[in-house]
Amino acid sequence: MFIGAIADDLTGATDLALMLARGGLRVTQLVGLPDADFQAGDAQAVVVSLKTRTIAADEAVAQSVAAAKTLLAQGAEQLFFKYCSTFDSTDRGNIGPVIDALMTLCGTSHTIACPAFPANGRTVYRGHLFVGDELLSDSSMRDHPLTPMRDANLVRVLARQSVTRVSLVANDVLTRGADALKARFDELDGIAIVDAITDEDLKTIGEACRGMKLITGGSGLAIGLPRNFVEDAELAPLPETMNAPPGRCAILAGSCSTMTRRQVEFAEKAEVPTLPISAMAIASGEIVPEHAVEFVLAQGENETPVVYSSATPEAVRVAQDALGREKAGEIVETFMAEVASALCRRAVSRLIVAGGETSGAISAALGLKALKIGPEIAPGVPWTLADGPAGPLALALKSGNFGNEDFFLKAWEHLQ
Ligand SMILES: Nc1ncnc2c1ncn2[C@@H]1O[C@H](COP(=O)(O)OP(=O)(O)OP(=O)(O)O)[C@@H](O)[C@H]1O
Ligand SMILES: O=C(O)[C@@H](O)C(=O)CO
Repeated sequence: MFIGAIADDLTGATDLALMLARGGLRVTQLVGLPDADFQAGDAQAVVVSLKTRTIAADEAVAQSVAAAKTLLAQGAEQLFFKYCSTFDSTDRGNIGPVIDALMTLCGTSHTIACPAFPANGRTVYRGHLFVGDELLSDSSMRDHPLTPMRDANLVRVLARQSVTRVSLVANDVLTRGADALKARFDELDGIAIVDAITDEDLKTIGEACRGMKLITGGSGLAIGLPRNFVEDAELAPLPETMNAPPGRCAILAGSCSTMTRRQVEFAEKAEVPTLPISAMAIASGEIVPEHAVEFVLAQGENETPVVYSSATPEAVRVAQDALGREKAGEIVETFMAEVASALCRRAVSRLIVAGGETSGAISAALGLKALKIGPEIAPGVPWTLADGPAGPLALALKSGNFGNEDFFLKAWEHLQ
């Protein structure tokens, strides 16, 4: 195994697995911690999908270290800790504490942190993270329900979470090429936030990471890695379509991110059947999972109904003020998980889920163990195949802000 990766959420793991597969590596994506008897077999990269982004830091550390130990025991040459391209975290973690612990595990004095993903508009310049044309702190991420990001200076953000020294390797070093960058990495002490604006930058960084035991970042960081292990590896287009199990389609959106909200609106305008739910309606018992299941199953067999809790920051705030931030998130996740579980045990075999936490809750309820990466629907979002509770399941796990407006309409075109 060349690369052993640990991702802090499921959509992020799928995003990384897609990038590594596009780079020509044989990738296995696991859901949850590997079983004790896990064997990597002929996989060149293994991505362990955890749900550790917003749990208590010590638990996130424990799970990440356990995953890392298994990956190292299976021969991983390089460890990759994958977090969100918008650096989703709080001052308590969990990016800093997990990096600290993985550095200790690897016995290394330095690593890098680079969330850049230019294809999705995430760039890092002078240590500041941009989302499109906006600083992270001016973007819609400032109102994320669980990890509001109000500081774009990643050196400052990570320094608040980590006990390790955090510094910056800025763009000017990058422009001197991979050898100069590698020389800088070799003399690093602690964690370096690394600037990256283009895919070319990420390729240079990837090359400079050759031999580094631990690297951390977004999926963009994987663009340049396969060539360190397989000389002629190139970004390769994946097959355009996938054979999917016959059955009904459904979309469950638990993301409140701007793009998911636009995708829901777009689907509504296109007269796709939609069912809005809210944390307050779930909490009061006004709506129960069976209502949503019945709604989906009552639609025509060729429909792609959407059940969504996606809501404006104001509506989310009302729910959080009434229920508490964690509780509000948890009851929506549990609701979506129960709906998915019932649907996949009945007629649904093609499912799109929007939101990483939501995807994590759903995959746990479905008892998924592994995902096979299929065609790319949008940057960072592939179709995948899984063994569902009632047979094979085609699953697209979409990060909240990924995909175009028409994602919920067009994604199906990749299935046969
Ligand atoms: N209407 C709502 N009110 C309060 N909380 C909600 C509501 N809808 C969803 N949530 C919660 O908000 C969180 C959204 O996180 P999730 O990771 O699923 O989406 P995301 O952050 O947009 O996606 P990603 O992490 O892939 O970018 C979940 O915990 C979800 O349960
Ligand atoms: O990096 C990203 O933006 C995504 O893969 C993700 O982690 C969203 O949860």
